[in-house]
Amino acid sequence: MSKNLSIVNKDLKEERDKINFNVEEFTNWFYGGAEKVKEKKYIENYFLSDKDLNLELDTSYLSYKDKYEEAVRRSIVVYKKLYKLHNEMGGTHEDFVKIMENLRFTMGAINPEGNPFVLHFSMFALTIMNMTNDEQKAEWLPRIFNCNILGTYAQTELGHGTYIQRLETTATYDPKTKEFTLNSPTLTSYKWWPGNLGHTVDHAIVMAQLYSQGKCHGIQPFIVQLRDSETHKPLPGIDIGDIGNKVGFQTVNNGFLGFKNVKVPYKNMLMKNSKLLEDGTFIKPKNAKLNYGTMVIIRVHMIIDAACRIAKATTIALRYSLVRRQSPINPNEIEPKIIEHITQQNKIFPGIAKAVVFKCMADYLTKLHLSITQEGNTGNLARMPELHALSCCLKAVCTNEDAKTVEVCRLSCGGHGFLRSAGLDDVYRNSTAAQTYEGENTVMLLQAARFLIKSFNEARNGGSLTEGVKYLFDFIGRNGKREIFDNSINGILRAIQAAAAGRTYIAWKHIEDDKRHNSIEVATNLAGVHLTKAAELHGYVCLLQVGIEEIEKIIRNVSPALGLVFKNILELFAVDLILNKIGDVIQHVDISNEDIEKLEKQMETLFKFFRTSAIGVVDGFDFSDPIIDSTLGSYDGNVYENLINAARKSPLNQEDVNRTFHLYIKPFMKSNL
Ligand SMILES: CCCCC/C=C\C/C=C\C/C=C\C=C\C(=O)SCCNC(=O)CCNC(=O)[C@H](O)C(C)(C)COP(=O)(O)OP(=O)(O)OC[C@H]1O[C@@H](n2cnc3c(N)ncnc32)[C@H](O)[C@@H]1OP(=O)(O)O
Ligand SMILES: Cc1cc2nc3c(=O)[nH]c(=O)nc-3n(C[C@H](O)[C@H](O)[C@H](O)COP(=O)(O)OP(=O)(O)OC[C@H]3O[C@@H](n4cnc5c(N)ncnc54)[C@H](O)[C@@H]3O)c2cc1C
Repeated sequence: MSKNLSIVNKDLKEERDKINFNVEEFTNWFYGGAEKVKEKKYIENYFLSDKDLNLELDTSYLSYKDKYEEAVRRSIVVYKKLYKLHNEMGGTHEDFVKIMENLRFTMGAINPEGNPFVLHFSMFALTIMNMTNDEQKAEWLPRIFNCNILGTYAQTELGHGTYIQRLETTATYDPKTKEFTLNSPTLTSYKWWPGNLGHTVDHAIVMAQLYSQGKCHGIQPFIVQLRDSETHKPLPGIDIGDIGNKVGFQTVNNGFLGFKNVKVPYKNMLMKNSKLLEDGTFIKPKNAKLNYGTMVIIRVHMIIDAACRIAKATTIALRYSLVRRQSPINPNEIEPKIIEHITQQNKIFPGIAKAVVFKCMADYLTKLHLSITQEGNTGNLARMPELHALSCCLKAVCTNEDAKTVEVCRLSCGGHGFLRSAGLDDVYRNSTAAQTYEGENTVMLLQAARFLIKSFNEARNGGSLTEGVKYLFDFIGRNGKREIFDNSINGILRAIQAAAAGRTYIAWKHIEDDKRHNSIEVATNLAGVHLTKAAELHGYVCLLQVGIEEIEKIIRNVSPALGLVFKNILELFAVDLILNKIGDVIQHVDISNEDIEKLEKQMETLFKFFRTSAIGVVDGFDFSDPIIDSTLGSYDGNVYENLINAARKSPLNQEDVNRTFHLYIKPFMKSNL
């Protein structure tokens, strides 16, 4: 994808002239190699250059219904091309994955308020791939990948989203007819929220309580046809629709769904994990939580999504800050680029560092997920709880940071950041949605804390711990003494580990004390605030630890100039982290006021060094102009021209006088009240 061909703003050009490392080398790292960057650019260009998409149309001005219809139309243009490209590339599964990975960015530019088909290729397809037996795969996968059927993942209900054990939808098996009957016995049992459900898809994975031989066997996944394949009319007994306007995701078509005696054939219960014999005998899976597998995969994917949203927001904020001039620092000088105000650097630079460290974490977690899944396929499920805890913890910490950072980027653009054309509102809406979907973040932190408390008990009893929580041994070994602070990267890591372990201890002690008067469950609830804080700190420990390990490897493999930039980024991440968590650190680490002042000074030094590299790093994220879609963040930095051009496109500016003048304003003005 070519950069914007207009003349680059001179302030921005001056910045780029000072970059002292190879930006392309950084881009190659971010996308996993030069070949991948080439593919990404090719795929972006292949889709975005298609005139049929009509990307000139600013869909933000359309009505709710028109937005949805345009999003469906555009998506179909893309999916038709996807299949054409897939065939041209050779038609393998790997080719499909390559295209889909790159569509992550492209789809955001095509449908900024969400993709009405996103669940089909993600949660629907993944569930069928991972939770079916061989016959079911043979039956459903070709139809899914040919898009002969379109599906979603329908789990959440009006009454229950978090506590899925209490979902109310029932699937009652009758061995005589070899059918399940699906029912929504109450209003609260209506499915509510599933993406693409309202009017787009005709099938869904439905999570329902299985009843057989008079007993409930817990929630199980069923594949259910919802709409007629010719007319798209809801099938008998299906009550379905769109849930209405939301904070964002306007074109995702989140829906509701109720069942009244809907018949589903025996073969439609997904049977890789739990099994139901034809006579109705239920066979338990090795671990009941295997049915939660799709959520785990998506939580892992969400780390890279968070990294990319931060990368996009910081690109916009930084480019704008390098061309916007405001408020002289010395009264008699010209107004500086706003980036010269150190508070502006403090708003943007740590965000850029987070995007890089989150990307390291996403790579690490993806590999871990693969290896634990492979173990699972051989029947070894021992590491499932560890993966569950880690994915919950990082999903929460990274999406919380993501939403915070994107909002800070918007604020860093002053008033113009509040314009839709600045491009930050959809990023923010997507970030904040991610704090809730795939598990509300407090609940995710509490799941991670459960693992921490178990590990803490294990450590106290001299048991063994998984690698990521071994720092709990150090805390116990110190026997109440505080960790002594030293101002190195590893010293900062040890300080955050001490804070996380200390907070885990406080939560553990809280539970132990309360257990004397309460049940363990009540005691755990009363310790909830400490537990979430412990889990959050644990998430930062993981990020810093993985950041250190991965960046050390990167530095060994890149040019010295880029190596220095990575070193700077890692230090920025670490120092920003410890300063933000200083309250927790002071509680558990022997750190003096002088140490803290030194850290604050170190931050200023890091900013000074990063000042010249920052533009190279955000350019290296390589968001082309159609993808960044921002008046403030375009490559050329011509923000004022972009702003006025965007304003002129407002529907209100297509005529000199709006009809409300003659209809209401003029009569009102003439009425003398
Ligand atoms: C391919 C790319 C795709 C990218 C997609 C991009 C964009 C997406 C766009 C739009 C959004 C789209 C979709 C959104 C979809 C959804 O939101 S789907 C609905 C998601 N819902 C949730 O996440 C619900 C959250 N709740 C839960 O997950 C569970 O209820 C919870 C884990 C909180 C508790 O489960 P429960 O059965 O009640 O367990 P207990 O509390 O009794 O016990 C906890 C023990 O269970 C272990 N455990 C739990 N889960 C797992 C697991 N997955 N694996 C392994 N183990 C698990 C846990 O460790 C505890 O063990 P101990 O008892 O401590 O030993
Ligand atoms: C944009 C978006 C897309 C979605 N897409 C889908 C989809 O495709 N398919 C699907 O099935 N679902 C989907 N969902 C639903 C989503 O997964 C749930 O909303 C989410 O899991 C939270 O559940 P809830 O709404 O029941 O929240 P609740 O659980 O009711 O949470 C409300 C409050 O209660 C607190 N709370 C709840 N339980 C506990 C606890 N144990 N301890 C402490 N505090 C607690 C929470 O922290 C929160 O503050 C989507 C949601 C959104 C917003």
